[in-house]
Order: sequence, then structure tokens, then C-alpha cells
Amino acid sequence: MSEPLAIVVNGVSGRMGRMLVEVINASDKARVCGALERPGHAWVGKDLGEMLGGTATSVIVGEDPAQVLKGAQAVIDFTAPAATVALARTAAQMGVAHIIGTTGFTPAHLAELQEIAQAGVIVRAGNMSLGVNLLTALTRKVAEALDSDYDIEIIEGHHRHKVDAPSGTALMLGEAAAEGRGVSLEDHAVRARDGITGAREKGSIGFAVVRGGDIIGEHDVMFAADGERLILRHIASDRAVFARGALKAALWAQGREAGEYDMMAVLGL
Ligand SMILES: NC(=O)C1=CN([C@@H]2O[C@H](COP(=O)(O)OP(=O)(O)OC[C@H]3O[C@@H](n4cnc5c(N)ncnc54)[C@H](OP(=O)(O)O)[C@@H]3O)[C@@H](O)[C@H]2O)C=CC1
Ligand SMILES: O=C(O)C1=N[C@H](C(=O)O)C[C@H](O)C1
Repeated sequence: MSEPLAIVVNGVSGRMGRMLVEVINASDKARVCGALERPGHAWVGKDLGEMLGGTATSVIVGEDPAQVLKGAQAVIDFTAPAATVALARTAAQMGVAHIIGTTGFTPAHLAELQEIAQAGVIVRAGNMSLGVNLLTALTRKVAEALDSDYDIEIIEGHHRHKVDAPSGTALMLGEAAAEGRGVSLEDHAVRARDGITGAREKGSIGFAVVRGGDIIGEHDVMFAADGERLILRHIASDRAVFARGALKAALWAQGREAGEYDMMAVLGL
């Protein structure tokens, strides 16, 4: 059997950071070789195992990506947009595959990631679960089959701590719907409604957002026409689905040519 893949987890104290450590530790295909947190974070310089409430390990949480990425084959990153873009540059320079789950990027961030991916391997997806990526493929197919008499609305729900809206997943589903329709999402998206909005514009793709409690992630894509509605739905009930997808992406990324890939490529969808 080959050596387990050496993976660094960025934002290791976060909801997804902790889940990634759990999923990687449970796998015989990979190991956590390093952990990163923002400079000055309380976990920096401390033993990862102890910070997670277990026994000591050989992994000490670091704050300097150039140090921590030495000897790593992949870094998995579910943090915040600016931190992710900065890490992408270091990872590309060091030949470490960068698996990005972070959402909430601006167009400028996305352009920068595209430029960095000329020199490094990036796998980025607003949702790393198998189920949502299948939903994305289905959304494209249904949007292709139905004309603009079917109004497309994307409804998403997340926990009260989420800072970006609409979710990365909702935007990914919106892109798939727009692609299926043969239009650009940018020109057809209605990302918020308030007040006297006027009637719905035919062909638009609407977004609605719920935030509350501990909802892990729920997404509906609705095709609403006169007389019928078709609703495609995904509900995540465990963050492990995202972490398992990210691990799969890290394994898949090894030996790939420089470029920015998504989970559809990883899953062959
Ligand atoms: N693509 C997917 O499948 C999924 C994507 N996500 C996305 O992942 C991101 C994180 O989500 P979640 O884990 O819930 O959020 P959390 O807030 O729980 O975790 C984010 C972590 O990143 C850390 N962080 C922030 N800035 C830096 C930095 N400069 N360097 C290193 N670490 C940093 C935070 O530290 P601090 O607490 O100090 O700010 C925190 O530990 C979000 O963008 C979310 O939308 C989430 C789930 C699935
Ligand atoms: O912030 C989260 O929690 C999640 N974010 C991702 C998103 O923005 O779509 C994926 C998942 O739904 C959980």
C-alpha cells in the first residue's frame, strides 16, 4: 500500500477544520501532517491533539504557511476568502495542491485564484459533498429541458454563524441552472427582494436565504410554472459529507497539471 497522503488543515479550530481532522484521522489513505490558524490565534504553538480535547500528537498548530506546508502534499482550506487567496499563492509556489472549500469570494478574489492556478493545482467548490454535486448536475439537466415558463428559484438555509449569502452552494446551483438555460447568471440573478419589487421578470433566477440555529446546509432548486412545481432538494445532516469530499479531492489532485478544478471533475460528473 502507498504512503498516506500528507495533508495540512487550514483553519483547524473551525467547524470544518475539526471535522477534517476527524475524517482524515479515520482514513488509511491520508494523515494530518500540519495545521494552520490565523497569526496570533490561541491555538498557535499548541499541540493539535490536545487542542481538540484528546491526547498529544506530533502536530503543533502553526501560523506561517511557508513553514507548515514544508513536506505536505495537499492543504485543505475552509476559512475566509482573503486568507484563502493568500494561502493559494504560497501553496502554488511550494507545489502543494490546494483544496478550497471557502465561500464568499468576490469577483476580484476569483480572478486572483484563476491567475494563481496557472502555476499550481487548485480544487475549489462551494460544496464538496457528493449529493450536492449530483444535484448540480441534475439542476443543469432540468434547466436544459424546461423553458422560461418555469421560474427558477433557489432557496438555501444555514446556521446562524454563516457570514456569506447566498451560500456558495446556492451560487453553484444558480450557475448550473443558468448554464442549462444557456444564459449568464450574472445577467439573470435576483439575489434579494424587498419592498415594491414589481412582478417577477421572466427568465430571472431568484435566490432566497434562511439563517438560523444549527442548520448545516439545505438547498432547494424550484422550477415553478402554472399548474406544477418541480423541486430538487439536498439536506446535509453531517459536516462529514463536506470533509469526505475534500479528502477525495486532495487524493485526486496528486500529479494533476496546474489549473483550477471543481468537484464535478473530481467525481467525474
Ligand atoms: N465547500 C464546502 O463544502 C463547504 C464550505 N464551507 C465554507 O467553509 C468556510 C468555513 O466554514 P466554517 O468551518 O463553518 O467556519 P468557522 O468560522 O467555524 O471556521 C473558519 C476557521 O478559519 C479560521 N481563519 C480565519 N482566517 C484565517 C486565516 N487568516 N488563517 C487561518 N485560519 C483562518 C477561523 O479562525 P478565527 O475563529 O480566528 O476567525 C476559523 O478557525 C466558510 O466559507 C463556509 O462557507 C463550509 C462547509 C462546507
Ligand atoms: O457555511 C457553511 O456552513 C456551509 N457553506 C457552504 C456554502 O456556502 O454553500 C456549503 C455548506 O452548505 C455549508
